Amino acid sequence: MLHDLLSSSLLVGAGLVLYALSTFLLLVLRQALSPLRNLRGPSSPSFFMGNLREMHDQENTNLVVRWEQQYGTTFVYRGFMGGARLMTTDPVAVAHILGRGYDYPKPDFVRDNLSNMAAGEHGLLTVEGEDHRRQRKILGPAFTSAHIKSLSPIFWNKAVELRNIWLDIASSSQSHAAPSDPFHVIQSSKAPKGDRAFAITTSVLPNPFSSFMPGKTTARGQNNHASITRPDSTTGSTSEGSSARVDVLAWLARATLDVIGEAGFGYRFSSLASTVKDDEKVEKENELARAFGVIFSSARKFRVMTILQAWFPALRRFRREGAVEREARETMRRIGLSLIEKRQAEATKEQAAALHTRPTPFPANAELTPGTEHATAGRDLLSVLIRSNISSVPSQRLSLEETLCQISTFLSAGHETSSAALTWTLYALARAPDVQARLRRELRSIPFPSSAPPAEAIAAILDHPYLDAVVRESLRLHAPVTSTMRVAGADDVVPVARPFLDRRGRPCNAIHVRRGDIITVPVQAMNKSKEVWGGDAEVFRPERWLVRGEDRDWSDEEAEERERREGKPGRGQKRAGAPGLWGNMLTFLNGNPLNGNRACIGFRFAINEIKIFLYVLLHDIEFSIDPTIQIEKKINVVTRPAVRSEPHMGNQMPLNIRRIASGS
Ligand code: HEM
Repeated sequence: MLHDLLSSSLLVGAGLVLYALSTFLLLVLRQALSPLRNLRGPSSPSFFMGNLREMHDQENTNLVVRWEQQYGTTFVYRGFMGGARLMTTDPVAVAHILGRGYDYPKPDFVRDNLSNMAAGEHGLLTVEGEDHRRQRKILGPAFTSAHIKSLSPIFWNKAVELRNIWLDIASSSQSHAAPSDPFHVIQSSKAPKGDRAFAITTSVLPNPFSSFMPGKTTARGQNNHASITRPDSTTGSTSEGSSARVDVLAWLARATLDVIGEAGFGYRFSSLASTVKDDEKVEKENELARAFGVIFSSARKFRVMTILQAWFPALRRFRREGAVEREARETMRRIGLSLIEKRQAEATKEQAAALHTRPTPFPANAELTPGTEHATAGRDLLSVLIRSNISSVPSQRLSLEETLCQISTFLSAGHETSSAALTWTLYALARAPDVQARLRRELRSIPFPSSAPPAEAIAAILDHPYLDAVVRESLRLHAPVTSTMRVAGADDVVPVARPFLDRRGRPCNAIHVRRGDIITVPVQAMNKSKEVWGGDAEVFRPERWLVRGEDRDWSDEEAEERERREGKPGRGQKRAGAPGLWGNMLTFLNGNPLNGNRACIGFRFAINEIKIFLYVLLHDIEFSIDPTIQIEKKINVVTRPAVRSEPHMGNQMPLNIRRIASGS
């Protein structure tokens, strides 16, 4: 008996060693055969981690620009176990790769990571090929320009709610004691003691007051004693001009979560409300936020096992899931299923009743009614996708699992990206007071509606040229997604605009890739390319977007040749770059409907949300930043801010807010 047990354990052990060895050898062999081995690139500081640690801090060290200066626009860096990964800032090469989305899918380990991070295996972010094409078609109607406009009341209401909280904080003489964090994980009886639950949730939805908790020290070494910092130490109850320091990232994380919950699938997280009131209903509704927080944050934790699982897919079967995570997944599934069920019933009833009862597109002269549900009821993305699914031919429909995954996909793709984008925009405006003043002045020419903004006001906000320029410039300089990865699905020859040198100094006019080669597209580095955007590419200058075709210092022949190869330079650009989905930049990526449109499907949602929030917040609030505070960018899927001198505080963006009079 013991003998049998020993021999079967030995057999399993030997099998595992064999599996690890063969996978490793195959990896080494594949890398030895890849044409990428011929390219130049930085040396690898670590066999196991390659250049990945430096990559993590690339936003603060200008790493890609430095590499580009040293090795040209096309080079390799090292990933796990020395694997050569292609990095190119060549616009033609990038357009080739992104324009062939199904030939260059996301690498398996990226999809695995995203699906673990709550997006699920069958969501739009993670599926490939025909499944992706089918899903994108069904989801299309939910993301049309007209439909996204019809969600404006949700953006408006949330922006006003946040503005009121901030005005209250700025003008109140009261100390703002830190409220209890509504996203703490309730220690379930099933959860093992010491489970990582607590650390988890605050990274997804930090307590907006956490920077000001007792005992925590600010950048200037003050202890805040559970009150917000008052840089000008003004007291006086509602006096205009008093100011306070708030962690705008934490607040915006709550506001954008509320937005995506309501606009995405008709779910009220009420995470902003929960900071000011503490009733049972709010607590109950935060159940989904907490569950999402658990899954999202635990997947983002850096663990050696996660790296091994990336390379040895068989190890993914041994993924350990604690009781808290299991419970969180069950909660997400239960709530998701009930949301779908409700919408399916509504859609079926609607269909049976009559076609004219369907929600119409955003009516041009409609009043947006804040505080009421019927302005947006039935318009959430999930409702529209369910209607679209029902009216599709059965073979093209999304399954229940696929529909369920879209809910978590909206959450993971649309929440932190938007809050980071808004945070970076307020930061950019705080650092550029002249731009902020001009924007406020111009926006104030659109009368601030006292209650429901009419459609004309929303249109005036969304079409405002200077607001548009500010949003474009902020999204160019502070792309919430710094880079993305692809894998060559087959051997290919990638054309380039600029020849580069290989390791032996020979000029190359194309990049040869082998099936399985990994490619990094450095979104942020390309958005800041001096060649494309001019010598001041690093400067926040919204005015560049107000000038069309800045292509001045090129000879006509040169400009023509460029245009032929790379396309026309767009608004704000000196030269043509890799054409992006929006604003000639790669912030929302790019795609080709014929061969994999992997560009951000939610870009209109994000842009409208950002513009409406900026209009509302800037109207009465002035944002500034203590000039001694140094903000760094930390990449963890989404690029978020941290204060250099306060690494222990995690992600935060401390800005000073001040009520500003109408005439100022
Ligand atoms: C400023 C905010 C946002 C930014 C910067 C952003 C950026 C991106 C980027 C770069 C991708 C491509 C990822 C890749 O393939 O590697 C993407 C995809 C996606 N985004 Fe966004 N996003 C934002 C907001 C949103 C919002 C609000 C939603 C949903 C409401 C959303 C939903 C999605 C989805 C579903 C995909 C997958 C598309 C596909 O593969 O077909 N995003 N986003």
